[in-house]
Formats: sequence, structure tokens, C-alpha cells
Amino acid sequence: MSDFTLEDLEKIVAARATSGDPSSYTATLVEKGAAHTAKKLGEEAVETVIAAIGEDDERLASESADLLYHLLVLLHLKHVPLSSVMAELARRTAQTGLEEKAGRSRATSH
Ligand SMILES: N=c1c2ncn([C@@H]3O[C@H](COP(=O)(O)OP(=O)(O)OP(=O)(O)O)[C@@H](O)[C@H]3O)c2ncn1[C@@H]1O[C@H](COP(=O)(O)O)[C@@H](O)[C@H]1O
Repeated sequence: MSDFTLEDLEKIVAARATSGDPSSYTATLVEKGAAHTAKKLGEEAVETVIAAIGEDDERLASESADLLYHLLVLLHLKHVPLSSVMAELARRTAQTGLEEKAGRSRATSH
């Protein structure tokens, strides 16, 4: 099994974003900006849903990889480090998902 991590991919994305390499898809996405990348992320999310419902596991893994890659590019463009996302996920491990959801409703009802 590969020990490749999302942190590794985050570093690759950061390097390719500023590479100026015309063959880099990351550089192309970054050039088009956050709004374009967010739309691409949405498309990849839909493709992941379609794969989950009607396609095989290999296709689901492939679409999930596209989704995570585009999320990392968007986070890069918005200057949100992956460590912030991981910190938020780590914080949530202290409670169940439904407790966390109840906390969100309380936070937005004020
Ligand atoms: N993980 C990925 C990755 N996943 C998906 N993609 C690209 O995402 C695109 C998604 O395909 P779509 O059909 O949805 O989009 P498209 O039609 O090609 O693009 P649009 O014209 O619609 O914008 C494809 O071009 C894929 O190659 C990725 N491109 C790059 N990476 C990683 O980023 C690294 C650097 O890539 P470059 O920046 O291209 O050097 C690579 O070595 C990989 O590790």
C-alpha cells in the first residue's frame, strides 16, 4: 500500500501552482482562479456521486481522487492550509456527528 498522503499532494499542488509550466493542469486551474476551480470541484463532486450510485469501485476511487485533488487546489487558492481542515476534523472527533450537528444549529440560531 502506498504511503502517499494528502499532505504530499498539497506540497505538489503548491509547487506546480507557481511553476509557470504550460503543461501543468494545476497551473492552468490556478490561472483561472478560485471561482472556476470551485465550479470544477462541484463537477467532480457530482461525478463522484454518480460513480457511487451506478458505477464500480474503481471508478468511485478515480472520481474521489479527482475530487480531493480539486479540493486541494481550491484550498491552495483560498490560502487555507490542509492542516486547518485536519485540525477541524480532529476537533470533531471529541463528539459524535449528530452532537456536532446540534452544535451547529445552536451556533447559527443566535
Ligand atoms: N491528482 C491530480 C489530478 N487529478 C485530476 N487531475 C486533472 O483534472 C482534470 C479533470 O478532468 P476533467 O475532464 O474534469 O477536466 P478537463 O476537461 O480536463 O478540464 P477543463 O477543460 O474542463 O477545465 C484532468 O485534466 C486531470 O488530469 C489532476 N491533475 C493533477 N494531479 C496531481 O497534480 C500533480 C501535478 O499535476 P500538473 O500540475 O498537471 O503537473 C500530478 O502529478 C498529480 O499528482
